[in-house]
Amino acid sequence: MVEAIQQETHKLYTLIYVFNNDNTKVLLGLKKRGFGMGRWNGFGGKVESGESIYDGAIRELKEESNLDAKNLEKKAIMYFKFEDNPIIIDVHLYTTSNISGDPVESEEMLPRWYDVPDLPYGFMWPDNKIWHPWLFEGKLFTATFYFKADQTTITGYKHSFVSSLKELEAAKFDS
Ligand SMILES: COc1nc(N)nc2c1ncn2[C@H]1C[C@H](O)[C@@H](COP(=O)(O)OP(=O)(O)OP(=O)(O)O)O1
Repeated sequence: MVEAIQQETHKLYTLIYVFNNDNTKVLLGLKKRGFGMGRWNGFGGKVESGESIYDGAIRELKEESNLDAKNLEKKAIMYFKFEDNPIIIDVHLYTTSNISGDPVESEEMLPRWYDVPDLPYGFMWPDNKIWHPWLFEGKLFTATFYFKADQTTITGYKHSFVSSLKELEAAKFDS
């Protein structure tokens, strides 16, 4: 019952960070329309009904960049809450270096490789700057970010590091 109520207020999303083989570069996409337009981010979107989160991540990467990916590694579950919206955005974050093909611009995203020390933080969601160091240090984590309605101001956040995927999955439905 509690889970049913929580499910109604959570919307599932994926996010993939594609790295080159020595992890010195990351592929970002400039969002061309809709939610997050004008911001650089990893690739991802809503998980469709009947689809696993993992498969949704692979599908979104293909749709947005034309890349085929394998061996995604789950790194985090992040929750985003906006003060004017009861729906919590759950983002399941994956990484991979196992891709085939070359990134191609889509209707939704303009892809570009960035050197990891040189990311365009002025044109990203403000949370990225907070959790990137955790990701780049190889940590597994959960985090909740609280946003004002302006979609730019973070009023607070909490996070915890976990030591296994099992612990990460157990963190589902944080609120
Ligand atoms: C609010 O803070 C966020 N920060 C970060 N770093 N990333 C976020 C945030 N909120 C959502 N995201 C990610 C999750 C997804 O990867 C995208 C949003 O996906 P989108 O709305 O484009 O979903 P689609 O299914 O692709 O949308 P269409 O229906 O337009 O195809 O951003």
